[in-house]
Amino acid sequence: MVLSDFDRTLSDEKDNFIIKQEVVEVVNKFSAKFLFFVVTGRERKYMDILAKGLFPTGWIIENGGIIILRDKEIKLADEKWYEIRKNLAKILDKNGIKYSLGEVIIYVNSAIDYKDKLDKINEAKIEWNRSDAMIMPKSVSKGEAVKILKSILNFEGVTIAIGDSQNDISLFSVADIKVAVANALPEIKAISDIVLDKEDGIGVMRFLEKILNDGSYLEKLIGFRK
Ligand SMILES: O=C(O)COP(=O)(O)O
Ligand SMILES: [Mg+2]
Repeated sequence: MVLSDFDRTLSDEKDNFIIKQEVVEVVNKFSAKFLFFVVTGRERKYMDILAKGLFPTGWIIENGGIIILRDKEIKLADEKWYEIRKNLAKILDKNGIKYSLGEVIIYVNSAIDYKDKLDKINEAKIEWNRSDAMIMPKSVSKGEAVKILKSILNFEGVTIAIGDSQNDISLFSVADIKVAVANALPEIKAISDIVLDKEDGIGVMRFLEKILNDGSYLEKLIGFRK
């Protein structure tokens, strides 16, 4: 099973995060043979714009808030969370902090400017993605959603995670093989088993092609499992 982040992993900031068609083709080809999940902080509405034509096995969006499979969707938030979220939104308003509400989580772009205020929030978890932040239920993360996904699928095979930033650390924590794209943050490269030599989607595309075309490479990867 491959679990891949989206922004700055499958998609390139220089392309305004719209995934390259050549990357779409390889991911779709890979997904026809192996389990491939996109695991992103993004909301659903962005995926329709940024990932046109991409058909992975499934999605984990809103940083682990929602799991989307062909035959079911799971939202990992309860009424208590939405109460908390309402109060948090009032605090953000009072502090003049701009945010947007997802279906589960709160997004704060350029959150780094308000770090001191956000750090005071203790009814929720603040997950950073470079200078942006996501305010989420404490029990929600990319890694937690993957654990639920694996139990739904009864999956016990090798898990490969590919990412670039802080909000991928929990994803890496549930993977056997941790892969950083060439443009990943240094702290992500430092906890990776493999650092790709190409950036963003091209890096992931080459890695997936290697698995598809070279059985011995796949054997070597499977041997990676602790
Ligand atoms: O921060 C976001 O909204 C998207 O980020 P990700 O795909 O890198 O998780
Ligand atoms: Mg990313």
